Amino acid sequence: MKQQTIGFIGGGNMAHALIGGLVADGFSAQKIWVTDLDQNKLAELKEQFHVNTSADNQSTVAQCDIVVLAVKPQVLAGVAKDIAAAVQARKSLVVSIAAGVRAADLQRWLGEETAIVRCMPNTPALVKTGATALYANARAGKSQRESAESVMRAVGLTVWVDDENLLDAVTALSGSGPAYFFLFMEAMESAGRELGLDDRTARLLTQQTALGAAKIAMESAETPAELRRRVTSPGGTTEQAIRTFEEGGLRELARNAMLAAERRSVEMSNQFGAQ
Ligand SMILES: NC(=O)C1=CN([C@@H]2O[C@H](COP(=O)(O)OP(=O)(O)OC[C@H]3O[C@@H](n4cnc5c(N)ncnc54)[C@H](O)[C@@H]3O)[C@@H](O)[C@H]2O)C=CC1
Ligand SMILES: O=C(O)[C@@H]1CCC=N1
Repeated sequence: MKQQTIGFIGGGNMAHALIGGLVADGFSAQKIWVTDLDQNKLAELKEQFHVNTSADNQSTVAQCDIVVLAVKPQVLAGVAKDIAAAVQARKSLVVSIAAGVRAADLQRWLGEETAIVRCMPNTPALVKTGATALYANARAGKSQRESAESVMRAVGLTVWVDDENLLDAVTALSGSGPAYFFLFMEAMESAGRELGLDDRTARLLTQQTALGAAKIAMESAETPAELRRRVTSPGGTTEQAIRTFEEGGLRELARNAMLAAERRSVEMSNQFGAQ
């Protein structure tokens, strides 16, 4: 990928994950700029990744080919309106990673001509195992789409969606998804401790089991249901655990959780887009 200059507006959790993944992939830290209101966050990013930092959003936009909007959806309208003139002058490609803020609203705040790629990444980008869905507005040309995709592909898997509404589903699945697995890991670790394992052992075995299950699921042609059956010996231990999960309504719970996340994404679009 030709290394363009990338400016992150907002240097929080997700920017940290993306920057870490880009740098680990060999992207030059010299070509990365980050702005934040919080000086401590900037100092951390500078120390860890040796990126350029600034407290000034407009001047960062002025020198970057790609501007990644990585602030919370609640403050995005204000941030976008503030950098609109700089984006128009630089003709920057704007990549928004904000959950639940539609491209049309961004376009209205930034200028109707703005090329926008809306993405939904996730935090495993930090370890180059991210999953990102992308959607481009009509103003984003082929090379701009490719630029946005290259950034995200440097930190993991990318998929395009033609229907922007599908980003709400993606947010509920892979955007928020790492937290679902972490919650499950927390619960497994805690039960392991209750069963007598020390903290370190419970954590290590949980982590390695999660990694192993994910790897085998990725590398095998079998469905998760088939892989699960291979662990479940008739009359054995797994059978008891799975029965307990099924009786407790785990599938319905997972479904309801994702529907709630998707609903919130739509609600956020209506709430934060109306500014
Ligand atoms: N955390 C995650 O797993 C994911 C987050 N996202 C999206 O990424 C965006 C950022 O989320 P997080 O990194 O988790 O939030 P965060 O709160 O960790 O980071 C946002 C950063 O923006 C800074 N900020 C606030 N106002 C600013 C301004 N006017 N100028 C410059 N910086 C400003 C804050 O100080 C903060 O450091 C959100 O829109 C979220 O929807 C998307 C996918 C996954
Ligand atoms: O919780 C959120 O709103 C963001 C979007 C996906 C992950 N974190």
